[in-house]
Formats: sequence, C-alpha cells, structure tokens
Amino acid sequence: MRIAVAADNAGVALKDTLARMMREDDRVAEVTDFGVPDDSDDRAYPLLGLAAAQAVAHGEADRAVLVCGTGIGMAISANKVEGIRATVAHDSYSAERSIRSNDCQVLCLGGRVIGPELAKKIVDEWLGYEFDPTSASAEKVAHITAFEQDS
Ligand SMILES: O=C[C@H](O)[C@H](O)COP(=O)(O)O
Repeated sequence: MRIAVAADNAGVALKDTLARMMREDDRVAEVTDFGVPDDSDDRAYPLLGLAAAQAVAHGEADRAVLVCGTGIGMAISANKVEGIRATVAHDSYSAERSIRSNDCQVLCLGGRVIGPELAKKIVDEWLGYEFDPTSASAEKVAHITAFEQDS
C-alpha cells in the first residue's frame, strides 16, 4: 500500500511519528510526505492536505493520513477533491468503519486531540482493513459517487 501523509504545523509532530511507523510496516510499500517539514513552516492545512488527497485521487497513492490541529480542516479540504472520501476518526471503531462502511481513502487526525500512542494504534489497525466492494455497504457508497458525478 502507498500512503501519502501531510500536516500543518499543528500536526507535523504526529504526522512524522506516523510516517516513521508506517515506513517500518511491511504492509506499506511507500510513504510520500507532502509536508510540512517542520513546525516553522506555517502553510495553511488545505495547501498540504489538498495535495496529498489529489495524489490519492490521481492514483499516485492508495490512501492518505492527514494531520492538523483537530483533523477537521484536513477532512473538509480532502473531501473537496473529486472521488475522495475523508474522515476524522479518533477511535478504533470509527476508523474501522470508515474503511468497511464508507470506503474512505483518507484518515484525518488531530495533533491537538489525540496522543501519539493511540494514533499509532488506530493507524496500525486502519492499515489492516479493506473495503469489500461486494458488501451491502458498496451500494450506499455508490450513491455518494453518483451524486458527485451528476453534480
Ligand atoms: O482544522 C484546522 C486545524 O485544526 C488547524 O491546525 C488549526 O487551524 P486554526 O489555526 O485556524 O485554528
């Protein structure tokens, strides 16, 4: 799996922690870091999150992990990219269902909300989930795609 990561300066420490963890994970073939490189870079979260979400939409990455202060701004931004389904999830069950129910490709976390150990556990679990396109959830997600394509 190829993962894009991005963060603003409120999320960079957690982004780097998660990127390090994923680079050591056999399930992850590649981690592409869209920045910011450190907390002296004060670019706004959409500038980083949109680039990472576009990489997923264009097939250059399979999923993305985006971090800002709350995860909310990253999720709003990523969801503006056609074809992207992004969520904030700070608990195990929501992270699981974001894949299994919603086929989300983008997980957003808040560096000011969640501690690194819980975030690592959630991302580790999240990497293990796959969406089943033959499941009953697929036709529900298809309504979102159809709306997007008709709009
Ligand atoms: O959702 C936005 C993020 O939490 C961001 O890191 C902080 O945004 P703010 O500086 O506008 O509060």
